[in-house]
Amino acid sequence: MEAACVEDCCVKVAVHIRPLIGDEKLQGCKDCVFIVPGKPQVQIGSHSFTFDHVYGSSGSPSVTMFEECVAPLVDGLFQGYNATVLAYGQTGSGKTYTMGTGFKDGGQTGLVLQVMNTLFNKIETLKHQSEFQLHVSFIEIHKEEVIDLLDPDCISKSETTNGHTGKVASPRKPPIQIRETSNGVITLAGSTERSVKTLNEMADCLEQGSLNRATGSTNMNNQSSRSHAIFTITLEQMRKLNPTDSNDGHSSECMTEEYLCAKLHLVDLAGSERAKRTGSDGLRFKEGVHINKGLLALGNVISALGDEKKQREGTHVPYRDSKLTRLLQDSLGGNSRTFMIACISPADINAEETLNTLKYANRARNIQNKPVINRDPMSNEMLKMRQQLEYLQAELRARSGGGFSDEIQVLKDKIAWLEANNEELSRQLNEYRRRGSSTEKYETEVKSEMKLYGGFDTMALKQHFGKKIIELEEEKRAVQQERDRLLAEVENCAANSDGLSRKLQDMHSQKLKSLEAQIQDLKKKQENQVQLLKQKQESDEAAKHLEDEIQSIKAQKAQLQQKIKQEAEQFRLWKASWEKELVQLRKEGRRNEYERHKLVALNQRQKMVLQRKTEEAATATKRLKELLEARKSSARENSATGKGNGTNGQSYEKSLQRWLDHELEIMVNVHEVRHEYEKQSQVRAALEEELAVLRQVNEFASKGLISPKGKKGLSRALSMSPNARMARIASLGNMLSISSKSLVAMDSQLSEAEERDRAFSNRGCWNQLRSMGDAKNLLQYMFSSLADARCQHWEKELEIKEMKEQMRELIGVLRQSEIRRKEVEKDLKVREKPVTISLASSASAYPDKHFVDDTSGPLSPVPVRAQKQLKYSAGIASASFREAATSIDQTRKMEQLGQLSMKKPKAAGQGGKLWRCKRSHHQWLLQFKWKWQKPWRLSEWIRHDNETMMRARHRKRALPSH
Ligand SMILES: Nc1ncnc2c1ncn2[C@@H]1O[C@H](COP(=O)(O)OP(=O)(O)OP(=O)(O)O)[C@@H](O)[C@H]1O
Repeated sequence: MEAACVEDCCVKVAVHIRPLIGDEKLQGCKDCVFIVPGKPQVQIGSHSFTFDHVYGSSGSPSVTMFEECVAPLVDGLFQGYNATVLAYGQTGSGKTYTMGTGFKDGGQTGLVLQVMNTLFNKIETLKHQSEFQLHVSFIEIHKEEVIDLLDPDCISKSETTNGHTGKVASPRKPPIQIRETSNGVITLAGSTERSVKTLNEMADCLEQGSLNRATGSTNMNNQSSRSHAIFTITLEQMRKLNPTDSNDGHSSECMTEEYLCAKLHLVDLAGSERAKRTGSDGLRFKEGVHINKGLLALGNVISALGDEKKQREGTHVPYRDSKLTRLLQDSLGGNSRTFMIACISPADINAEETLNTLKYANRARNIQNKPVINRDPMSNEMLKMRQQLEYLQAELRARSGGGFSDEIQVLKDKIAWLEANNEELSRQLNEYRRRGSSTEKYETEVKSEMKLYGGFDTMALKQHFGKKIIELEEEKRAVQQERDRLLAEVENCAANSDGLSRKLQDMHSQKLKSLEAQIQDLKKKQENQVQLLKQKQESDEAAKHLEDEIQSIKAQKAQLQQKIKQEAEQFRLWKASWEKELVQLRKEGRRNEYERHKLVALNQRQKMVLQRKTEEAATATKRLKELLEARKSSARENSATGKGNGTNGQSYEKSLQRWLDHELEIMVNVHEVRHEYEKQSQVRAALEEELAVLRQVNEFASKGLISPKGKKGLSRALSMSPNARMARIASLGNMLSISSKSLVAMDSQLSEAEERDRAFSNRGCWNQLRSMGDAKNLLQYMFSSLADARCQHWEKELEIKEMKEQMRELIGVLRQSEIRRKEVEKDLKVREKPVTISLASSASAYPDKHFVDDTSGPLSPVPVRAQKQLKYSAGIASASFREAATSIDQTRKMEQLGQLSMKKPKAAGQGGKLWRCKRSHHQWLLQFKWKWQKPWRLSEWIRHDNETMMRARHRKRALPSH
């Protein structure tokens, strides 16, 4: 079979987004893939991709996928074009469902079954003008082995320890081999090719093969296909031609039949994900390696085929030895029309893999295929020869006005004789084909196949046929010689008659050529000018843009700081009032109310913390995006400065330094975003875990069952009322959605940064250094930057050391004050009665506002406590609230005692001790604050502490002296 007609076309890609499925819904996953309305465009995070079609979700309905993508390929089969439909995507993304190669849930609506229906309908309508023969093969590539799914002897299933269904090849049959024929066609030698006549027979083959496929379970799909499956339909047709009708519009007076053969490969690839995600065990890991090797190869094929330069250099075929690669390559970059269906899951937990799939799929669109019509080589050769002769005849007629009619007549006779001969040969060949087995389609294959399976009695036929081919070749050569002779005559004739005019023509064309060269030269110069102007304009714009961005970042920063302040204040006020209420409620013994409040408080607090964290992450992500954008424009600017002005060395040096600073900043920022990402992932995991427990408890409760013991957080969930549980579930759902959005945004930005980094290091990051001098200057700059950074680091370490020492001192003070406090408490107990009476009178005489001064300042236990609460921990409120409430009670008690000492020192009778108590309480607060505040705020509260001490001294002085 040979290429008779070639056309260029790219691999087409359709994205299929399946809906969220059971497990994903249970885990509270959210959609992270969005479709631009009315366009085949997909958005994920900050990335956006355009494909040929997008199905599912809010794209086109999946039912139209067959009509739009696959039906044209089936039509092409009848014209002799090979075709491939590939399903690509991570495990569980719906490849098997879409193709229908699993022949289970999606089997009835899968693409393969629709292909079969269309094929048989079309054959029915064309059977009066063509004879058809159909064959199918179904193979699986699993762990470096090609398995024939249609050979019942070949497959015997064995169950491995982890529930994986394995297979062993029968020892009776030689293994299937992927071979390349002399004309570069990849074939599968030894695979069963089953002849089918009806739709049911073909569907049986699909079902039998599907049942034999290897499946195993992964974290993401409990019936995961762990292999590549290729279902191939071969369509052979013997087309009856009308005398003037041929596929290419050329007359074919002598040929009455045309033989065409085309193949349709329907490929269900194994999951494209990294082994880590699938949670594969040892065996699965090996599988993963294999699958990933295949897909890596596929990825490389895609990327290399997309790279024009590599194509030109001829280095675009990686892993040359890999059979699998060759097979995939043949499907992807070969001579077939190819449609790739990239299956993706919309769930946010799969965002990373989905992004990878979309990137691959996007690159696949650059692959250029050259589909060919697969026509009988002899028909093809005849057609070519006829075309040449017709052309020559027309040429001769035009040049000589019919002067060579005798010779033409002779030639015509010869052609007629040749064609008659050819027709006879074609007839013999077709007869031979009809009689021969279906495995003898390609001559080259039949030679190799015969060796493999022993001699056939068709050898004699072959020899006879070979002889005929040689005869035909000789005839062909004779016709070619005739053609060359005619061409020479045509040229001779033209040279004699047009000698003079040819000379003039030559002169004219030479002049024209030189003028054209001048014009080209001028055009080039003009283009250079325009280019320079454009570069200048671009760098001006980039600088202005950067300036604007800096201003807007500054404004945003100020706004953010303001917002954080406001929120902290709101939170402080709310917490103070809430704790007051809480204490009240507890006193009244309203436990339920207390629990409810506790829960509401927990929800609100966690949400606030999450929002703040998300805002921080968003700011870091935004900054990273801006830096990456800025990198692009500064790279342009640098190259413009580097090329444009060789004398302005200083500005070039400055721009190199800016570039270095910028790169360092990007690195730090990427680190920050990655850190935020890790934190956010932990938060998300904790939320998911709690949500799952609450849901489980709810489910069991609704069925009146007792929840199984042993899960973390179960007892807390059980102690909650149904309403409280529902409220908590809703709140967790809300928080999960916030967390997901933030994760997707960060993920997308990080992947962008990694990609750019890769591209950047591939181009060679130091390429912009023009000379050794530049390099030395930049090294000098780096050295001084590093020295600065180290000095700062040393200073910071010193500061930390000092602070640690201060902290140790404070701890000592606290211990002493604790001892003193205990002493005072002992004393107080002894005098409890008179003190209580005095307290009552003191409280009525001096209402709350007197001690608000001391408790509402930054040293107050309320905001101090809040610092600890801000640290996120998923789960139902713990003892911290009780602790906080107790500490408030205790603090107030002490404050009141303090006031008592100030206002009624005599009544207490222990002025000195009470004052000490007040002071030790103050130190306790100090320690409390120290424990929960960030260490770098130490100086701030030491200052505050001094002010408080001053105020206290003031008060002390104001006290009446007794
Ligand atoms: N369009 C869809 N509508 C509803 N459910 C779907 C759809 N696509 C896939 N599913 C479901 O998703 C699950 C995974 O699908 P499938 O087995 O086809 O994935 P896969 O990509 O072939 O996975 P693997 O690579 O692991 O074999 C199945 O339970 C399937 O029923």
